[in-house]
Amino acid sequence: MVERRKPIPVNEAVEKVMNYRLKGQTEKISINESDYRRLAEPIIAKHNIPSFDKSPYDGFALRSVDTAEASRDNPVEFEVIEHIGAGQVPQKELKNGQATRIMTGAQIPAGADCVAMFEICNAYEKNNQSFFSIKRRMSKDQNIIGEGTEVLKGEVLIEEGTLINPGVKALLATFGYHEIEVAKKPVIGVIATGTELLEVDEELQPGKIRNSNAPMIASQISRAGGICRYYGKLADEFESSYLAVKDALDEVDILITTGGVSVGDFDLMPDIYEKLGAEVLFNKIAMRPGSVTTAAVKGNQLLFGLSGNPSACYVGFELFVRPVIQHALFNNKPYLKRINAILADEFPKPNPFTRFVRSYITYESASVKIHLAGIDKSNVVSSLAQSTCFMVLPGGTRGFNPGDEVEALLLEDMEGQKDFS
Ligand SMILES: Nc1nc2c(c(=O)[nH]1)N[C@H]1C(S)=C(S)[C@@H](COP(=O)(O)OP(=O)(O)OC[C@H]3O[C@@H](n4cnc5c(N)ncnc54)[C@H](O)[C@@H]3O)O[C@H]1N2
Ligand code: MOO
Ligand SMILES: [Mg+2]
Repeated sequence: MVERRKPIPVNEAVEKVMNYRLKGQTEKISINESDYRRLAEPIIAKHNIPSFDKSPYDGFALRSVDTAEASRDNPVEFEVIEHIGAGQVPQKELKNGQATRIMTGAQIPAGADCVAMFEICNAYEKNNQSFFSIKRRMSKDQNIIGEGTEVLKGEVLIEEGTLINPGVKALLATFGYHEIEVAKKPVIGVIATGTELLEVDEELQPGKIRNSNAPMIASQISRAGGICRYYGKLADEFESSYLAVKDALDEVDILITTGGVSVGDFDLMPDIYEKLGAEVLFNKIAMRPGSVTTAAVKGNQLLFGLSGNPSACYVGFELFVRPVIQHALFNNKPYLKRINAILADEFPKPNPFTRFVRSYITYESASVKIHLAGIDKSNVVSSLAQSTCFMVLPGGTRGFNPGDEVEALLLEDMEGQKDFS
């Protein structure tokens, strides 16, 4: 009699793996290699921004009080006593009727409390000395970027776990973080099992298929922020498979196998877990596809037995492996983003179990539409290429119709517009 497995709800399965999640490690890297890495330390302002009062314009720094009598009919004259560009430090303090010719980004001289743009000043020379006149009153602090008005020293600007994007990198550079502590990428081993498997560069043979899961998982690992170490494909033969899994465990943080987790005569993973002495956390989940997804723990290592069926394998990775990797990368929001969307297609199948339908999103005026990516079967590979999200249909629901509101879990969103307008 074949083993009867008891399915557990998806959220329970997620909770079980997250209880054994990997503790994140850190490493120091150069800012130049930090794109798409996650911070393992917060960014704290090491000084004020700006760190000195500066001019936002090319113009003249002056004392606003000296413009008190200025009007259209009464231009007020200033003597220009210094000329500074950005990076130069003013040496002279302004006295009554004096001004400094100043460029954008340069430090405001002592005595000045405002900057008049060139456009409102009439500059001229008299006896080889520069002057200008102004017909408007200026106010204190007008056109001055005050020290610390953007950021104050000691402020926590970015939390640890944040993905380093171009803006974060600019902040790191601003504060002189040329080396930064980032989350170390966990190493995830991948083994494909199945006597039927050929590698990508092999000719198709009768009864065989190419191993598409391993390259797919490698790519999912890298999208999730981990490092993939591929150990090749194994024929469904117990002893050699057991040894390959055992050896791989010496070198990785997490081990993923695909295939061989169900109840077939050549599904060897359950016996391999037993011989390894690994504790199986679950081997049946109330979901489609990926119901056979298995997780086990040996010491502090997680082993994921993903389904051999490509769509089931893909879904199993995103729901259970991805959050473990994201947690190890210090992301305090490690789960897929969940949004609501309007179903654009018909989905007539009933859903005895929670279903994760491979789908994609479009944005039409202010509404989010969700479309089926292709054939909704566990064994298909062809719909995965179009998938940018999973439509989540709760267990116990009937079919769904266009216009119904459904939930979606986003996998990626990198598609732009065809036209700029
Ligand atoms: N009697 C039962 N049979 C099955 C059950 C069940 O509950 N009772 N569950 C079905 C479900 S659901 C799934 S999903 C599959 C899971 O099978 P396994 O995870 O054990 O995987 P395999 O049997 O090794 O292979 C399944 C399928 O996938 C193809 N495959 C395997 N590896 C790869 C790869 N690397 N790249 C591409 N395709 C791969 C393999 O050739 C098979 O066609 O079990 C059902 N059966
Ligand atoms: O695990 Mo299977 O993928 O439910 O279809
Ligand atoms: Mg099988």
